[in-house]
Amino acid sequence: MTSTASTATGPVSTRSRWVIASSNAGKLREFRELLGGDGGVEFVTQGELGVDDAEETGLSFVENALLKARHAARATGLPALGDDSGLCVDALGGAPGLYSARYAGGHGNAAANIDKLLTALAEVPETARRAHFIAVIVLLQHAEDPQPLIAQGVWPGRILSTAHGDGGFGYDPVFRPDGHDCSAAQLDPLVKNRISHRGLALASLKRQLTNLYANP
Ligand SMILES: O=P(O)(O)OP(=O)(O)OP(=O)(O)OC[C@H]1O[C@@H](n2cnc3c(O)ncnc32)[C@H](O)[C@@H]1O
Ligand SMILES: [Mg+2]
Repeated sequence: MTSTASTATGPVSTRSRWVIASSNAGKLREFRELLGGDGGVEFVTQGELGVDDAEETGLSFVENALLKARHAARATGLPALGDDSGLCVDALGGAPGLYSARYAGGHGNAAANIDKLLTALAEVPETARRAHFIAVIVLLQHAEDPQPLIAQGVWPGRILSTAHGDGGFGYDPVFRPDGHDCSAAQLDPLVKNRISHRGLALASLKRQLTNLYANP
């Protein structure tokens, strides 16, 4: 992410500061780990710049990711990365989904959210506890950017019957990713970042940036 390219809205400089439009400490830690090696761009969080949270009024992950990024870009004048993500459980018709952060009422109370989820699934057998995490990450060069880069990642697995581990954040203690015999909260953070919805979405976003610069 160190060169320049042209878009319909003019030259895009990647030697700059970008704001990460999230207030979730767990997400921000993962963003920093995932973006750390990208020379030429300095990342700053919206909280560090005094930007409040956007209203998440969208009806889809992509709409909310755009709302977050646009809000931060408008408030700071910087390019902005927005992430909207969630846990979708098949047996619950996709809930908590878009409302994952506030499933138990308040915002971001992971223990209460997990309690509510385990209660909702109490009678559901192991074979029917399929779920996936989804993350949509968008990059806006500025608040009116008509060509956002949009990337999506999905991480399949199932919901455990009790919580395990203290790594990660959110629903990680009750999510067992396919191919692993432990919860997401028990994974090495490097492994989570390589295979998770957020890791996959950011990898896809980076590929889009690379292609943009290769084919201006
Ligand atoms: O809106 P921002 O400020 O980014 O922070 P948030 O926590 O409200 O973020 P979302 O609106 O995208 O809600 C996503 C919720 O989904 C859950 N979630 C998303 N990614 C997760 C992950 O990698 N591990 C565990 N839970 C995750 C977690 O409960 C998040 O609060
Ligand atoms: Mg949120």
